[in-house]
Amino acid sequence: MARVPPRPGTDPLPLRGVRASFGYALAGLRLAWRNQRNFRLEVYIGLLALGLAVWLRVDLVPVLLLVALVLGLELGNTALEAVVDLASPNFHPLAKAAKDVAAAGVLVVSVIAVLIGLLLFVPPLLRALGL
Ligand SMILES: Nc1ncnc2c1ncn2[C@@H]1O[C@H](COP(=O)(O)OP(=O)(O)OP(=O)(O)O)[C@@H](O)[C@H]1O
Repeated sequence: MARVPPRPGTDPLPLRGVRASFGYALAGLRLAWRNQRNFRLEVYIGLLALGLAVWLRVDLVPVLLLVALVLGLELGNTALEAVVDLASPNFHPLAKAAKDVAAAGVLVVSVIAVLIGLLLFVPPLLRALGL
């Protein structure tokens, strides 16, 4: 018999529903951390950028926004890959288009994040190194 998926959003006790929703979101984070090398790499790079920002006294707001943008998009990309694999386990040009375009989204945001990172970090880094 098919299992009915949980629907915490419809729980008659709202707090219990919200707690359950957080639990599922954390399960998603654990899954992405375990299975997605790119996600782990982006988390490490984000932590490095935050450490550098604290050291160089760079405004934390744009750094946090960029880290959130890249990680959020990577998680969305991972979710989309799972849905595509579910809907189209065999080769299909539309499955390819969906995955390639989602990956392009992560790439575009990542490249722009690196460029903004250079603008933010290079001047104070040069000053800190006395150059
Ligand atoms: N069902 C499919 N039909 C057609 N092409 C596919 C299909 N699944 C994957 N591909 C092609 O293979 C590429 C890699 O897909 P895959 O699901 O392995 O992502 P990935 O490279 O592992 O991404 P990530 O590293 O983010 O998990 C896709 O971008 C797409 O071009």
